[in-house]
Amino acid sequence: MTRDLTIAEVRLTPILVADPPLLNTQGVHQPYTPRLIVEIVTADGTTGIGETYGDTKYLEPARALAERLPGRSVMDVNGLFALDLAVDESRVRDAVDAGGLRGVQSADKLRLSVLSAFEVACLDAQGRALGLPVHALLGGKVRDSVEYSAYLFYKWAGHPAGTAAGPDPWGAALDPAGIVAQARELRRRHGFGSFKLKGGVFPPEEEIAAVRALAEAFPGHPLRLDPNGAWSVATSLKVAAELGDVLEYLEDPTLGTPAMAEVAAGTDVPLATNMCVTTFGEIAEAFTKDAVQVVLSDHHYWGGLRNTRHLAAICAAFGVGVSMHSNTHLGISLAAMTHVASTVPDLHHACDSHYPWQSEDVLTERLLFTGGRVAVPDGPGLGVELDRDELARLHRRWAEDDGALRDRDDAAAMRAGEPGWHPPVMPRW
Ligand SMILES: O=C([O-])C(=O)C[C@H](O)[C@@H](O)C(=O)[O-]
Ligand SMILES: [Mg+2]
Repeated sequence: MTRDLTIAEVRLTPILVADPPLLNTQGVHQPYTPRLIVEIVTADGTTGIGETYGDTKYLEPARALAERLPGRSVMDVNGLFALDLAVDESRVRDAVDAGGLRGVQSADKLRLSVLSAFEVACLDAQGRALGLPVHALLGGKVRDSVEYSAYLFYKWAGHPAGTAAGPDPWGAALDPAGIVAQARELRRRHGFGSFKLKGGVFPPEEEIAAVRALAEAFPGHPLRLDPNGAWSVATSLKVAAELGDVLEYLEDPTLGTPAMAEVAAGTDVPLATNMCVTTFGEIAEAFTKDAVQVVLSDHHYWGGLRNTRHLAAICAAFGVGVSMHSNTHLGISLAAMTHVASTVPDLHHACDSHYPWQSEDVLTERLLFTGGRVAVPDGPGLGVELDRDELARLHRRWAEDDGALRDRDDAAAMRAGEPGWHPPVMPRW
């Protein structure tokens, strides 16, 4: 049977997803975070799905793009990226991203962050039409499961204003004992074997003590600390010296490639980043200065699964390692992350994922971590199914919001608990 893979319809559904009060150097996660679900439907009734950031600045270009797709082939992904997609430059000029933690803001990055969800939806639709998993469309998996690390956060017991669902079951984690207890619980539930602590929240001595406590509790397990650029070069070098014996890598200890290069020159601890190398244009300086030894890919802002593979190939050529960054995301993105990660030969670090923190999802069946790994789906497309009732429920929450939560703002969420809070001037310590 010849299939008609002409795009007939594109559906965009912004949603608000419950998020626990996880702390970072900019503030705290809002009770609900915006995501955008993209569905691309072909003339023969095949539907592909994708997911990206749902803040207003992404919704606007996503809507413009959606209008231009009917009549194009879902197979024409190169053509999708060649479309001249206008974005509102003022949305990114001098702006920090949601949470302030994903590096430079540019019109091109905004564009890629939108296109990525459409690319994933096209690949999902292609896979469904051809009866092939997405990893096969990317050249084939080189592993059957992908390892993820436990993403540890300092956190409050509940959101200051509470939520309809009440406090989450995780409780507070504000000191080394709380972080170790959280790590034990994540390991008990999901079997994670490596641990990343989101730092930059408390003075470095407290975070050093937390990592030391983790090293004692989980001897020999890979550990990472990520203060999102909150430290000076001197502080970064001090932390690296104190934790060098237990860290797999230190992630974005300080801001900017020149400062990262200074730190890298003064320590043997590998430096990882999802802040100073977040676009292809930033690679040359960082790699030639040997500023980073591991790049955290993220298909959302690098522009999709194929670009993630390009990034991995460049890293391999320069002998730079690859890991994977995550922001609050749902199962569609976890499936996409797992497919692409399964095809990257030189992936030697467990990937990050916020998924264990998400109690809600838009899939009919949640993806599972077993022994800290997600099995690579082998069904057609992404191998996951949309739960339309849940999608509608989370969309209703978005529609009923007065606008306060539609654009993620960790500093504003922090002010609910600490009035007068402003994102700190960097370096904070
Ligand atoms: O590795 C990272 O830098 C992140 O995951 C950034 C995120 O925004 C994280 O800090 C968060 O969710 O608060
Ligand atoms: Mg990071």
